Amino acid sequence: MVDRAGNGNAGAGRARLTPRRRKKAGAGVAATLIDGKAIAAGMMQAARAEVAELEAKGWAPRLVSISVGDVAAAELYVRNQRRQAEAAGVAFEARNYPNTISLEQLSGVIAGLNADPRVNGIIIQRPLPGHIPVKALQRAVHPLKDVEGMHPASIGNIVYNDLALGPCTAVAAVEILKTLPLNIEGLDVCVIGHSEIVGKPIAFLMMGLGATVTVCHHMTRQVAVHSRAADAVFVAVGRPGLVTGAMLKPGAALIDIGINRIEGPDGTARTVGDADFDSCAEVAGWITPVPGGVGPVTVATLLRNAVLATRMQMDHYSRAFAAEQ
Ligand SMILES: Nc1nc(=O)c2c([nH]1)NC[C@@H]1CN(c3ccc(C(=O)N[C@@H](CCC(=O)O)C(=O)O)cc3)C=[N+]21
Repeated sequence: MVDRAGNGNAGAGRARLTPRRRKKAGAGVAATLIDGKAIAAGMMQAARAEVAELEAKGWAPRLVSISVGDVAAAELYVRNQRRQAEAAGVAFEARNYPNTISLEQLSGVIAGLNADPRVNGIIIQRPLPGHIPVKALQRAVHPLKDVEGMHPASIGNIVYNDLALGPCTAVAAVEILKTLPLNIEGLDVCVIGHSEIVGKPIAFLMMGLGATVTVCHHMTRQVAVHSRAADAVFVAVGRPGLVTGAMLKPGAALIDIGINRIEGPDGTARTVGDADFDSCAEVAGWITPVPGGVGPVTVATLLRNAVLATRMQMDHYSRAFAAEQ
């Protein structure tokens, strides 16, 4: 891994393009495939050690996921969360409420989880039904249990460069870039997509590491003017094939955060990113595949947040308890 300034060595997870992968990625491939699964495995190994330490102190981490209605988009994520939680030794409970649940009822459920010292992390899966606006719930989860990093306090802490529980996908994307042999201080970075939970937090996180950041969005007139000037490009829009090789500086790093389900020519559904992989792999220096890139690191970051939240709660209670002695 690299130090805070982003100097230095290649971390785990930089898989050289094997001949098979090179063949799959197409002729003339220049890019090194970033192995999100290997990076996630390294993070999970550290998380497992921390869980054992916390359990020995009577603080076994417990994560509760809440979804409402029948949410295909979240199902895959919840399945991978459960798998990684079990691998890390984090207790995982997935609750699914019917679409008929009201905002008040759901807020009551979350208040109960906030108050329960056995629950250390709470995730509210997106999307939620129309009658439950996400904004209404952003403050519902206690900041000490906000493993998604959605609470305004968690988002605000990023501006202060005081990162405790950061938004998982944004933190995961930046963690991946930090494994590359790039000096992040002064690096020209282009973020395509300015969502509150991904694009904007990435921009602040990269500024905190000393990068020069440009953020492009649907009103940007010529995205390629900015993306071709960048040493590293993050894309999180939700549009398959949005970024092509012609939009990249040769040798740049491309971190593809898109998760799009599309139907292949033979009618089978598959997950692709926002990059046109083949044309980008011919120009980029490094590229994250979808699946196998940001996704697994997002889940590992969520579990790392669950362990960190448990430690923060343990410290909070012991400070409060010690104060009463
Ligand atoms: N509050 C909230 N936060 C989220 O971050 C959030 C959410 N709700 N709702 C659903 C979406 C989707 N999402 C994924 C993250 C990782 C994988 C993942 O693990 N993907 C693997 C497997 C993909 C596959 O098997 O097709 C990969 O990319 O390699 C998938 C989907 C997070 N989401």
